[in-house]
This record gives sequence, structure tokens and C-alpha cells, in this order.
Amino acid sequence: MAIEGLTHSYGGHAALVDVSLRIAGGSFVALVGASGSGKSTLLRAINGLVRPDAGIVRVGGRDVTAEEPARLRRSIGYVFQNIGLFPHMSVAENIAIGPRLSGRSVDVAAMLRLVGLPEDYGTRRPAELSGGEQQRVGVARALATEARLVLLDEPFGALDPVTRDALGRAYRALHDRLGLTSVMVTHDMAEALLLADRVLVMAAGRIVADATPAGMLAGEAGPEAAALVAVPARQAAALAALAR
Ligand SMILES: Nc1ncnc2c1ncn2[C@@H]1O[C@H](COP(=O)(O)OP(=O)(O)OP(=O)(O)O)[C@@H](O)[C@H]1O
Repeated sequence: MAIEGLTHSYGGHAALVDVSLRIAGGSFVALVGASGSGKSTLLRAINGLVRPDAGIVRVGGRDVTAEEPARLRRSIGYVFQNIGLFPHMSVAENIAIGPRLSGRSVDVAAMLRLVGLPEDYGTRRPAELSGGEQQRVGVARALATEARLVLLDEPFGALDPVTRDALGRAYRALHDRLGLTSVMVTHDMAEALLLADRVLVMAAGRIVADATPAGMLAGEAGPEAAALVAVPARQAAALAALAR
């Protein structure tokens, strides 16, 4: 995926300022930065939920800013915090809805197995699942579209730390197995460092750091990144000292 000169304002407020970026197919990119720095706007400009004022987004060589948003969203997976499952539909219907809109059928049982849920969950309503299970359904729904690019906006943010860790690692394994390209917004720098191949830091609508997790930890990515990395690094050191 390639982004060139992406710029967007809400009213007079600049949310994205001339963002250019290349993301290699198969990579797992984490997007971090302070609240309001433009992370969600960047994701939403990629899948057409936000029409940028200027700039180009190319996915697989085609300019998606020119595409019809509904169609685009059926080819790019999107997983977000409060996943927005339809409460009156069964889990199976929720998973099948995207493909159905494109006139395709989907093997719901296979999708449930893929995200580690029992097949008989298909008949349940979302309210009959835990938050973590609902989030797994959200991942299954995104992947049922056969999307190979998946955007995740704080996907595990509302979960307890144990479930969050398990789901993050399970998603990373799926990413590797299916050869996905994933872009994940997270507020948790430790999660970004542990899951991603590459970490981007945003501030005031711009990308201010871009490095591998190892590069971030080595202090190669500049002051904004160093400040964010200092927190989990200090916590890890403190925990290691406690365990001694
Ligand atoms: N629909 C909107 N209308 C007006 N302003 C908006 C809208 N959406 C976002 N903004 C503003 O644009 C800026 C970037 O918002 P965005 O949601 O992209 O940030 P973010 O980095 O994802 O924040 P957070 O981490 O809090 O989710 C913020 O200042 C926000 O207030």
C-alpha cells in the first residue's frame, strides 16, 4: 500500500498533514501516538470512511480514493473497538453479511475455527458472547470478506489484559498464516512493540517516527518515540527487578 500527500481537515482543524507512507505487503504495522494525533483519520482515509482533502491511497496499485466507499470496505477488513456486531442477527449472520452483500457465500464454521471459536457459536446472538469472543467474531467478519489488507483501530482496547494479550497474539498468528497486511492503531506501546514489525508514531497529523520495534527500543527513532518507549521499558525493568 502506498499513501502520498494525504491531507485532511475537519472544519479548519488539520487532522492529517501531507502524510506519505509505503507499507509492504505482508507487514504488520502499529500506529501509535497521542489522542487526537490523527491515527483513526488515517485508517479511515485508507478505507474510504473519510474522503481526504488531498492525496492518494494506492492499494494493490489502484487509487482507492476514487473508489466507491461501500465496495472498498468490502475489500478492506476493518476491526474496531466496539465491534458493532448487529445485535438482532446471529453470529453466523454477522460473519456472512459482508460476503452476502457481494453475492458470495462464506463457510462460517471455517471462519469460526480460524478465530478459535466453537462452531456452535454461530447460532448465538452477540449478547451471548464475552467481549473477547465478540472481538474474535469481529476479526472473523473482517476476514470473511477475503480482505488481505486489514485495518484495526484499538481492536483489543476494551478487553482485560489477559484476553487482550491472548487475542493480540492469536491475531498476529493469523496475520502470518494468511499472509495479511495489517495496520493496527493502539494506545499501548508495549502491544505495538511486541506485535508489529514496524511502528509509526503520529503527532499533530504527521508521522514523526518510523522504525522497527528493536530500532525504537534502541532509541533510533527520535524523541517522540523515545518518550513513548520509555514507559514499557521502565515497567519491564521494574518487573524484572521484582522477580529477582
Ligand atoms: N468527525 C470529526 N469531526 C471533527 N473533528 C474530528 C472528527 N474526527 C476527528 N476529529 C478531530 O481530528 C483530530 C484527529 O482525530 P483522530 O480520531 O484521527 O485521532 P486519533 O489519533 O485516532 O485519536 P484517539 O487516539 O483519541 O482515537 C482530533 O483533533 C479530532 O478531534
